[in-house]
Amino acid sequence: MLGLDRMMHSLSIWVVSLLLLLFFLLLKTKTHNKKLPPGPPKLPLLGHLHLIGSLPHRSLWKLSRTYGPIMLLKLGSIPTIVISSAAAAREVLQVHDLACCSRPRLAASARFSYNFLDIGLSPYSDHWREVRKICVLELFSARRVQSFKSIREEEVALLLKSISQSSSLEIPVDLSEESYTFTANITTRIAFGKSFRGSGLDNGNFHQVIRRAIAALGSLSMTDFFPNVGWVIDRLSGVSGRLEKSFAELDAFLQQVVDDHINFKATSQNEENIVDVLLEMERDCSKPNALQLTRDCIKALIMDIFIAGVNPGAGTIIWAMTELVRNPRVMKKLQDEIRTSVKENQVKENDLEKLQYLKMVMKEVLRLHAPAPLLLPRETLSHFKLNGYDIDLKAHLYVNVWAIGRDLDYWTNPEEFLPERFIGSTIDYKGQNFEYLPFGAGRRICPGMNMGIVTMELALANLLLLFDWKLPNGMKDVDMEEDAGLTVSKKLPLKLIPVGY
Ligand code: HEM
Repeated sequence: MLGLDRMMHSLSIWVVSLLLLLFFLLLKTKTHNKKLPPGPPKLPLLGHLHLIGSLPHRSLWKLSRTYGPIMLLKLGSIPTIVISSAAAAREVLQVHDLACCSRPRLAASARFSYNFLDIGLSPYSDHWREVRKICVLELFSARRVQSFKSIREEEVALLLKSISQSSSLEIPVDLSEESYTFTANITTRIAFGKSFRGSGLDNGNFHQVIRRAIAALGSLSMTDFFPNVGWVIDRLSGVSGRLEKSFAELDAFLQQVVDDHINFKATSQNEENIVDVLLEMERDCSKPNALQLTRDCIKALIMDIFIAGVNPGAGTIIWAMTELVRNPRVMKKLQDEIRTSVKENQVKENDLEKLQYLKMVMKEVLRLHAPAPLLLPRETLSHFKLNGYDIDLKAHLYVNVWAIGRDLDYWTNPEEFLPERFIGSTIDYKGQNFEYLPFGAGRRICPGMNMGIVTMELALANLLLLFDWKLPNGMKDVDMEEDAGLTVSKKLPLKLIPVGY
């Protein structure tokens, strides 16, 4: 009896071992049968990290010319897919939108989003869907964008006044600073009902706080590439320290904004604003089906509005003026359009519809200088097939819209600044033309697109209505160097002399 028991026992051990062996063999065959996208040879441990330069969109573009529009890199231990063609972008942003619409849990994103309570940096979740819905309704809807019209027009008047002073003295204007102040003013008035100019926030600090935050969010963190050990390197190299410092200063600023609203200090200008709306929702959270908004969530949402709202708009106005001053023919043609269509001394929002060449200029600027050249990083939510390649769950994904905007299959002489290429073209910003994606596409498309476009068009039209622009004495050209971060902007300030028209 004992002998039979022993025999049965060893038989079951054999059967289990055999099954386990079969399972592992099957798994191995499955992994082996995977067809992965091509990529360059990699180094042990580092993978392809050493191939990413200080301007990643440019390094990745160069690599894609050898390895193709769907490329697999290993950044440290993280499989990373890079998309560099319109056709492949359509696949990931439209056909497989749901599988590609999450964000990776990066170290800097976690900190600045108060542990993923915001819209832009948070992974796909019920919370993300809810807060995006609220912001679309309260801030980004066509009705809301229209309701902020008077704020934008008032800020344009202030911008023109400031430039007129330099114009009468014939001294250069720092257009980078002016554009930044202009978009920051509009954003702060919309977000918390208080102008940034003259509010005590404009002591040079606010600009720097946002700049440092963008740099911290865009910096390469080893924690993200080597999840188990990278944090040690980040501590030793000072990356963690800079991140913490930058977050602490932004947090102190946001806390001040919220406190002022609670104490009714910030409503003096009597403007409806998003902070009041969010605080009201926080108070109402006992109502059935109400979203539980915490104080951290409110700060995370305002942080998004600043980081996503101020920089891309200001950066695009600066690139637009840079391209125009380097292309006097386009500048003159645009000025002629504006000056013959607008008879007042300020372009109003209702005038913009008439300015068709302005719209082409704006599109061309965003084709060549998309503020987020790789969109925001994405992470896959499931395995899927892309042009026959296996794309794994939890791969990081970048869409190089900067490279796509230069694809010779779609764009003739892509490096040339030629707004006329949009004559008779139906290409627009809305994420349906995959050769042109400055605002992204799919579920994660930029919700601030309408607000961004009207703000930039209004600023540009007004800068060109009242002034001619020339380079400061002794300067022959404007430099085009880029500064990398979460968004890419012009590295050196743009200084031009306004000459009254
Ligand atoms: C020139 C102007 C702007 C450009 C070019 C731009 C571009 C972008 C891009 C490329 C993305 C990432 C899309 C993706 O991952 O597919 C994005 C996301 C976002 N943008 Fe904008 N943006 C602009 C202005 C604004 C403004 C004015 C606001 C708000 C005030 C804003 C708020 C956001 C938010 C909240 C997200 C995150 C969306 C999400 O992850 O669900 N943007 N933007």
